[in-house]
Amino acid sequence: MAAVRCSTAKRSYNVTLLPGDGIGPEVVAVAKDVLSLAGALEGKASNQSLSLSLSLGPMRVEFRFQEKLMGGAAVDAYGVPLPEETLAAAQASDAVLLGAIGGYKWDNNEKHLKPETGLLQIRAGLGVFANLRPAAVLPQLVDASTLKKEVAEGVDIMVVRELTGGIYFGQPRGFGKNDKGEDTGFNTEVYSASEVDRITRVAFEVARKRRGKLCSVDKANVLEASMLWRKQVTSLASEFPDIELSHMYVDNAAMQLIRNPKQFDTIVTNNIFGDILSDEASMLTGSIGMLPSASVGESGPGLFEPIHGSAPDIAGQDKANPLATILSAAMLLRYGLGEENAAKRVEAAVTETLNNGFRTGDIYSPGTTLVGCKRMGEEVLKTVESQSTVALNS
Ligand SMILES: NC(=O)c1ccc[n+]([C@@H]2O[C@H](COP(=O)([O-])OP(=O)(O)OC[C@H]3O[C@@H](n4cnc5c(N)ncnc54)[C@H](O)[C@@H]3O)[C@@H](O)[C@H]2O)c1
Ligand SMILES: CC(C)[C@H](C(=O)O)[C@@H](O)C(=O)O
Ligand SMILES: [Mg+2]
Repeated sequence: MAAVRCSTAKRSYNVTLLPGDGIGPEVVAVAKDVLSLAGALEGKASNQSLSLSLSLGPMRVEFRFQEKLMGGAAVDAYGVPLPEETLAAAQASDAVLLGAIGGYKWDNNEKHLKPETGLLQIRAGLGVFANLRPAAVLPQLVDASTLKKEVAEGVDIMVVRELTGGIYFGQPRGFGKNDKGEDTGFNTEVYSASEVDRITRVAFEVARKRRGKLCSVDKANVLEASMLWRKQVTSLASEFPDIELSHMYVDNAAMQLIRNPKQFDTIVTNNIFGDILSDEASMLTGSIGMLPSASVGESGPGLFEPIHGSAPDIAGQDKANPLATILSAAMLLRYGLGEENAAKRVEAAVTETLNNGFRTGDIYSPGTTLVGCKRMGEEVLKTVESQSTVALNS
């Protein structure tokens, strides 16, 4: 897959933290602590083998964190949603962990001063065209799903969303007047063949590591950009004969995700359909507060962020679910740094914390223990430590 690191020889990493706005700083603070502890415990585990330590150098995984402003916070401090300094720091780091951006305060800003514009700029600036959004229903959270147990149970979907093209970036766009002198607003959905090919290849490779099924979602019955999309995806299928490829129109896909989500394994789709379908898929899992994401490009650092937004309705109240950001940190370890063991440790700690019955409000069900963002973080930290014992003994 593009830009995914596999070596664990380098064990000291520069990670840029972009907390952003709203609940962003709350969830990033928690995920930072989890990353640090998981890294430190790697050192503990590997101290067991002196010869391995000598051959590979210090085994403790160390993070040098630098925090930068972006989004609304950067508009307020610097007058732009993505300061040059923030982009340069992100580009020079090994991986980037982002919280969320946006909020009521900046909703009526002009486009170039919107927090969301900063988000698009950093995705483009890092060239992270492939956005992986896994939506898996954990057994512990089946009851938190709004769907019937038999529909939600066992769902395990990976949405591969094209992230740096399509209608988000297409030209022309803007405001104008029509023949009647009325105000208009317009955007352009445009994809080149090579843009479709590179995201499709990533998706086929992802499907190959999963259950071997890829569904390409488009609107090829209406949109030219989707007609090209379907043609390119179809023509690449011969390179991946082991993968079962299907196509589905996006309106049907939105319906099928609720009707029978278990029919899906890997979904590949464009920027805007991926945005919408991944929020929809998140509700199968119980909450948008559970869904992490990894965005990677051909080279350079990856960008890791929960799929949710800045949740201004609960910001500053210690109510946010930090698990999506903690799981994004696990994806950072796996896809950004090649630190598979530490990634597994973090994921196992999240599962264990849920097994221990702790729930933030968005995933609460009777009989479980309601906690806030900070406490959930503390509980995950406790179980990260206990995972190290498992790792040492296994
Ligand atoms: N990647 C991003 O930074 C990102 C993503 C989506 C939206 N946004 C921005 O966020 C702002 C709010 O957008 P929105 O309200 O449409 O979407 P949102 O994802 O912020 O919130 C939608 C709903 O989900 C809840 N929610 C979201 N994350 C949660 C969490 N971790 N724990 C518990 N509940 C959670 C919120 O309280 C809210 O009720 C807007 O400015 C939007 O542009 C940013
Ligand atoms: C805030 C917005 C620009 C962003 C997107 O549309 O990509 C968000 O919804 C997301 O899913 O990350
Ligand atoms: Mg979205």
